[in-house]
Amino acid sequence: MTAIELKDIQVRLQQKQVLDGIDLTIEQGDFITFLGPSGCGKTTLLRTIAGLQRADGGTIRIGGREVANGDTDYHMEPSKRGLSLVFQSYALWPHMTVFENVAFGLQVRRLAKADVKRSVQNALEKMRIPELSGRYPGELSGGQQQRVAIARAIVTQPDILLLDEPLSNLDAKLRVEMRAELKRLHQELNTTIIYVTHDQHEALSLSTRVAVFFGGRIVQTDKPRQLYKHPRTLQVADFIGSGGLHTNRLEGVIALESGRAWLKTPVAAIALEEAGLAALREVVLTIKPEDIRLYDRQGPDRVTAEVEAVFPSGAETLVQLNAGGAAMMARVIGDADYEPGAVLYADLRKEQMNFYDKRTGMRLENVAPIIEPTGGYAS
Ligand SMILES: Nc1ncnc2c1ncn2[C@@H]1O[C@H](COP(=O)(O)OP(=O)(O)OP(=O)(O)O)[C@@H](O)[C@H]1O
Repeated sequence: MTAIELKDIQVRLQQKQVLDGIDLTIEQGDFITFLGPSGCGKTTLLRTIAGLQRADGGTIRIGGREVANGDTDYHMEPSKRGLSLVFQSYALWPHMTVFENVAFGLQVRRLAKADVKRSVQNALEKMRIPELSGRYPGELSGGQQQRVAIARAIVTQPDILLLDEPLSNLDAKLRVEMRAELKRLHQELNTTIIYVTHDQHEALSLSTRVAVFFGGRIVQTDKPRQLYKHPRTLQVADFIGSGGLHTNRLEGVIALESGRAWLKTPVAAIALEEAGLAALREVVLTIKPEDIRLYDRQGPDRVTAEVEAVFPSGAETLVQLNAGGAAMMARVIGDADYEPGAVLYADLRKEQMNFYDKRTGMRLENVAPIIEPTGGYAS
């Protein structure tokens, strides 16, 4: 069932087009993340869905009901939309206890005292903080305050929970802990969650789907695995590849030889099977570090690479390589005690490669690369 439907959403703020034609369908029970660099419009879209920001164009439907129409200037007030919002700053009332803060969301409902108590208790238990009920926000850690803020949002049992960078004020350990809590909460409540972040790890590890934003538009909406493996544009590939998730990028030119289109990169020449490729000149190939296998011996489909540096990091080791003058990073599970200067043979898994038109940045579909060692591989 569809929870939220956005059609051609336009938002202008101080003459600046902040959202430009957002189309998105969110299914009931989805955990969808808005991911993108700072200033790309994620928070503005969240606020527009919540009703804190008016849309200048387009329509929003929640549970099939129209809640905003920028073309007719219809705007349902936030409290009637059936959703709860949690901000980056916890926005707790300092003079109220945890119990009172969480109960606050229920006040407009005029519930009996015993029902309020039961609901608050339930929300605190869901966030695993029933013992904090009588404390004031000033007596809590950042992580505990964020749990209270989320308890306050879920106490009304909203159909949709909106979370705007809820973990960004927490330290690294707490973030990982709260990530697990949010995942559990989503599974338990089966609520539709919209989550805003610029953290790739958070987006990939929490979401059922991720929408990637650039400059007020959504450029790709996909399951995390698909997004990670096959970014639609070079811009998305670069963004997903930053922040610790490295992507190797090799640039090459297309040459027609022996009746085939060859992509000539510093590392290798790769024959590409796709009609129309000959019309392209410059192509960018990307491959993830974990899709490069390292061997001590030469073999079919392997390129020669020299070890430049080795970065052990616990469960895995990153090996920086120089192959034909191009820098590449390979990820090895466990230890890899290579010495700088050692010569290795790298198997670049061709089925995991992505190819992009350098001019437009768009991914080339249905490319079937054929790696032929005689086709120009360094030896
Ligand atoms: N009230 C406002 N008036 C004018 N411009 C605004 C206003 N609020 C936001 N903007 C601009 O709109 C653009 C999108 O802002 P928004 O906060 O939605 O981005 P974001 O992707 O959530 O970024 P961040 O990750 O930094 O929060 C930015 O260029 C911002 O400067």
